Amino acid sequence: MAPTLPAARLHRVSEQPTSVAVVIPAKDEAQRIAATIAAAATIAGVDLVVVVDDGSSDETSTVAREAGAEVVRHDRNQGKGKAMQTGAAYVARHESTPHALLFIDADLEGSAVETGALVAPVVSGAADMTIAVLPKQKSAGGGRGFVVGLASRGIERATGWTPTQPLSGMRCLTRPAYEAAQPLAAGWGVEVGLTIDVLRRGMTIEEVPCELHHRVTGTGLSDQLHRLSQYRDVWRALAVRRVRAALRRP
Ligand SMILES: O=c1ccn([C@@H]2O[C@H](COP(=O)(O)OP(=O)(O)O[C@H]3O[C@H](CO)[C@@H](O)[C@H](O)[C@H]3O)[C@@H](O)[C@H]2O)c(=O)[nH]1
Ligand SMILES: O=C(O)[C@H](O)COP(=O)(O)O
Repeated sequence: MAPTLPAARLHRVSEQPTSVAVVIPAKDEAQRIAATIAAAATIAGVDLVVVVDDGSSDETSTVAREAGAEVVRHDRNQGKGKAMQTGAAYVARHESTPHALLFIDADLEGSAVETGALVAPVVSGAADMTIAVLPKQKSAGGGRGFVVGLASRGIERATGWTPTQPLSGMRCLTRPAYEAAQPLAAGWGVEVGLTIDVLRRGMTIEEVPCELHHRVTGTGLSDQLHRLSQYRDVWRALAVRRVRAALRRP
């Protein structure tokens, strides 16, 4: 006799997405975006690849379209969080059946295919969101751990869970998990916001090692300014969530 599944479990399985939409936020990525799209398109279950050109001043849109992606363009730069939001809204407008959302960065090139490992736990219902854990990168980065530390401690304080790589942007999630984090935190706060919001809803996260390679942030002035923006956005995402938690307390 077939084992009897609890009703809640049956209901959940029937809601699981079977297809996957890849969403790639991209700012000035003309050099790398074509290889990233080509690799992402080969992941099992992927039937839509959306690139959100976040106000690039290079040929990102043209290159992405030629590589076979659907392209949405922000006329002016709005930051990574907004770009992800625009991409997910595009998917919602164009899907006839629910898709899992696979967010990946534009600079992964061929290694983007490895993000396929993020899909199975979400499609099977084992996790509501998966997060890629990256190996040590070929070239050394120039960070001192300030942003990563702020993000890690903030997530831990808010949820009790300590992420391995709190800023990792390669994530696969169900639409309900995505909705749990609405509106997405702005800019570089988006990953921290997603993690806290999904866990606070009682949903589950699984970390998945993926052999990904990307452009690392170095030690120059623009790299340090980039870290400063990351710090500001992560701080804001945490502050908003601290206030929300305080307001919910009786
Ligand atoms: O205004 C922007 C800036 C960047 N991007 C895109 O966002 C992605 C990540 O940007 P990147 O310059 O690679 O940032 P990193 O500092 O290398 O990113 C690390 O840290 C970020 C959080 O701070 C995460 O989003 C990334 O996944 C993680 O690799 C790339 O596809 C960019 O093209 C935008 O869409 N809009
Ligand atoms: O280089 C990095 O990993 C990010 O920009 C974060 O910088 P951090 O090392 O200062 O946390």
